Amino acid sequence: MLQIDPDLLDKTSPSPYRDAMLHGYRWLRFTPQLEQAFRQFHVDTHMSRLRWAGGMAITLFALFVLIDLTTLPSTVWERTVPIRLGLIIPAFAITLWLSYQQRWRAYLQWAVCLSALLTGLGTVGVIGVALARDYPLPYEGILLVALFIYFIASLQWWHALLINALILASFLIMESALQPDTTLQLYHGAFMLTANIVGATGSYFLEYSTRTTFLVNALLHELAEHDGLTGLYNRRAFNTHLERAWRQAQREQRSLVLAMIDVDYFKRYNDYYGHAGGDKVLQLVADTINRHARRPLDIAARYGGEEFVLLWFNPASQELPHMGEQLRNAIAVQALPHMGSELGHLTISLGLAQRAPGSGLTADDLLKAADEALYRAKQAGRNRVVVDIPGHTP
Ligand SMILES: Nc1nc2c(ncn2[C@@H]2O[C@H](COP(=O)(O)OP(=O)(O)OP(=O)(O)O)[C@@H](O)[C@H]2O)c(=O)[nH]1
Repeated sequence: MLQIDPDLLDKTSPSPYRDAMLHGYRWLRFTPQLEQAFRQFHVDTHMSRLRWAGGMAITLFALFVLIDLTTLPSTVWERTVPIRLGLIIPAFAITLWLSYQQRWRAYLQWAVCLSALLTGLGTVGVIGVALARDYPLPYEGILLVALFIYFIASLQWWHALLINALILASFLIMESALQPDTTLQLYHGAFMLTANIVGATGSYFLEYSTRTTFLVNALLHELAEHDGLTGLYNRRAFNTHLERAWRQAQREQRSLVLAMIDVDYFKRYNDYYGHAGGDKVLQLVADTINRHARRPLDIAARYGGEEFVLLWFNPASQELPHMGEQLRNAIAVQALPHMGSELGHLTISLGLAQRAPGSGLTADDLLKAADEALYRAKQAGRNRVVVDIPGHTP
């Protein structure tokens, strides 16, 4: 099992990924929502292995066709070649083709399952057909198929286990019907079972590691995007989101509103109440700001020390003039003592700008406009909102 740095769990905020890490997943199952995301991750990370598996299976079975044709009597190859050529090779060819079709991606795992099952049953059929004609083929082929399914076919563990159980059952039935030598029957059955135990154990641990990698990736991603103190998005994540939202607003001909927010006299707050007290206030301000990012495309972030940003995607025009004021008020009404401020309690200043993409404007222009509005709010005495909305007079 992979050892996870406990710091990673301490530093990340609650999320389904963190919960899964804490609760464990020894049955190789997450919650349905996470399981779906994991399936996608599994397909994506194993895509090249899956294509190699498909190519390898087609090449090997084509080779077996040649071996059948050159070494087996016609009464046998007349039956084995159609199984290999008409069933197994086409199944893998279709799976390989599907792996290049984006729109069929959701069905890829099922296609691999079906190919694996057909390969196993087909191989049992080949051995049975030859046995029925008194021409015993080496049974080791079916062992290889079992290991191929566990390790190379890129199937999830439960799927590989189920398919191999079906193949094992069909092999045992075929042997009991066609294998005259009971000692060999026992010997083959024992080896098949052993191969399955080895394969299932090995692939269990492999999938366990893949699941751990999936969770660690998500947690690291969260750490890289969030500010450690407040839990809000950090500046880099915000800039990425802003660019994306700007493009979306351009496509949909919508506007964006950006509020640049700064805690008033925060240096004095730190001096008076200590750095730890300052940290607590930043968390409180962050929570309040975050509550004002209500829609899916809205985002609140910590932009720098005591500076925050809040982006609203296309707010209704009648709400717009009051949005900044509501936020300013939400902090002011909490009346947190701030002895370093002339008002005696904690306040924030806001610069609020609205822009619609077009006529050469960029997301940077929106940021600059909000920043200038904030500067004016500070100059005008703090604890106020200055808006820069085209066509709006304060
Ligand atoms: N406690 C704490 N303080 C921080 C953090 N990041 C930045 N600061 C402090 O925030 C203060 C910002 O001070 P200034 O930029 O002078 O702003 P201000 O005192 O709020 O003045 P105005 O913005 O003009 O009202 C500095 O003293 C920084 O040390 C942090 O994470 N925690």
